[in-house]
Amino acid sequence: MDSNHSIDKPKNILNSPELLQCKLETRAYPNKHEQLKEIRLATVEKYPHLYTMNVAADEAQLLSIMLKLMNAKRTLEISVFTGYSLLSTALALPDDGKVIAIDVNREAYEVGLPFIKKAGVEHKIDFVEGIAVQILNDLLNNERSQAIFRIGNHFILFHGGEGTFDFAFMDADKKNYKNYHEVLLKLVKVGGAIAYDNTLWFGSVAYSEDV
Ligand SMILES: C[S@@+](CC[C@H](N)C(=O)[O-])C[C@H]1O[C@@H](n2cnc3c(N)ncnc32)[C@H](O)[C@@H]1O
Repeated sequence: MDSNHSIDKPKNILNSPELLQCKLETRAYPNKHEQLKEIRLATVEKYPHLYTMNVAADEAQLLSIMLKLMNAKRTLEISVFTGYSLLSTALALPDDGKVIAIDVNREAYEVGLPFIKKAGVEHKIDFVEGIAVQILNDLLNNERSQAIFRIGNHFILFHGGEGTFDFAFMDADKKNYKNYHEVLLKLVKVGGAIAYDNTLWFGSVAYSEDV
């Protein structure tokens, strides 16, 4: 990009507690599932410096609408944290739908899990702890297109392979997006969709390189 046309990084005025409360009341709370509200509040309480990692309420709503319009049944959730987007996804799937949810760290998922259980959708979720790119490649490449993962104290056999997922939502390490994309293009069926969080990173893709 021509640096003459780049923009300066704006000052971050968006993190005051009053503004957070206002955002929750006007964007996150109305018309949202009770447990989505609860999971967000629990995240703010447990992770006061990291809670903004949860996707925005309207973003989760958009994902949910997409899943319902597509009649998605098998999806991938790449990175979970406390599980706001995961819960929104699980709520949007049919009762026999499945989301394979991958995160390198289970600790934050445990914070959100009680609300997922209360929402009655835990049975739609298979949480896999590990490095996402490895797990996705296992899902793609394992012999007979199957991969075995340890979940808690038991092992689960997944059907994987090319075109076996309707949808994938990516919100993990951004530097690896290009690598994820190569494998997701194969795992997600033709006519499915892959959604990437933070693609424009608050407009920072337009900042000058020195910023
Ligand atoms: C932005 S948060 C996800 C937020 C989630 N979508 C939500 O709405 O609550 C990013 C997560 O990515 C996970 N993560 C980062 N690198 C990863 C990797 N290589 N493999 C798996 N998970 C990873 C982190 O542990 C963190 O929980």
